[in-house]
Amino acid sequence: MVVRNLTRSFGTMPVLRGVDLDLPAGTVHGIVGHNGAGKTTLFRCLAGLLDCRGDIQPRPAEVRTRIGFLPTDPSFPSYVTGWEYLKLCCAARQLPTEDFADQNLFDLPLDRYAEDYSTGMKKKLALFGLLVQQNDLYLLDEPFNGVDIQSNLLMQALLRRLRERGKTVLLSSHVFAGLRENCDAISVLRDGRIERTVSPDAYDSLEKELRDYVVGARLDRLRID
Ligand SMILES: Nc1ncnc2c1ncn2[C@@H]1O[C@H](COP(=O)(O)OP(=O)(O)OP(=O)(O)O)[C@@H](O)[C@H]1O
Repeated sequence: MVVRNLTRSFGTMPVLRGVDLDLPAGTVHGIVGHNGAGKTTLFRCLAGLLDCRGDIQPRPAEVRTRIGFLPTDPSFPSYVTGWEYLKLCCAARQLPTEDFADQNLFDLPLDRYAEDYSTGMKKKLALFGLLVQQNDLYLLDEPFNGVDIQSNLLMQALLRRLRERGKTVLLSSHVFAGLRENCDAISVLRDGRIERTVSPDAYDSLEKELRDYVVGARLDRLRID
């Protein structure tokens, strides 16, 4: 996917002011930015869930059935079990329902209502739903957040598998380690634009810069007696 000059405002507040991004097939691309920088807004625009200006190729409306968006905080309809949710995901794409027990890589209790799952279980079920749909582009908004250590490791292996299969992945995280382990490139979203995109050889300096920003004089503003 190639994104050029993407803009989006809420009311009079511009959030995305001209985002340019190249997301080649077979790559995992990370995005960092402070709370409120516009990461979720960007994901929703790329998924075709939010109107925006600019150029996205291919256009989300045309490849909607190949895009999977994992929200930060997935929610599910009432009285729908994990099994039923996965069947719904397949039905939405006119795909045959398979035996998900064989593919239940996160060992989810699929016979229970998804609404009653824990935070991490909900995230894993939502991701599972995207995977059974055989999407080409995965937009993962904070996929590691709230997920246990074993599942995090499994997700990392999964990202590698998706890359090998030629899929495109864009993921956000507030934990730098999760990005540096998995990403072919990391972009910094700041002031509504991609300020820069760095390759793995520059991850150390990017991490240091982000750490310096947080740990510097900022902490001294707070008085703890
Ligand atoms: N539906 C909406 N209506 C009005 N403002 C919105 C809406 N959605 C997002 N915003 C605003 O847009 C800005 C960007 O929000 P967004 O959720 O995209 O940030 P983010 O980078 O994902 O943040 P976080 O790291 O906290 O998840 C924020 O100022 C937010 O309040």
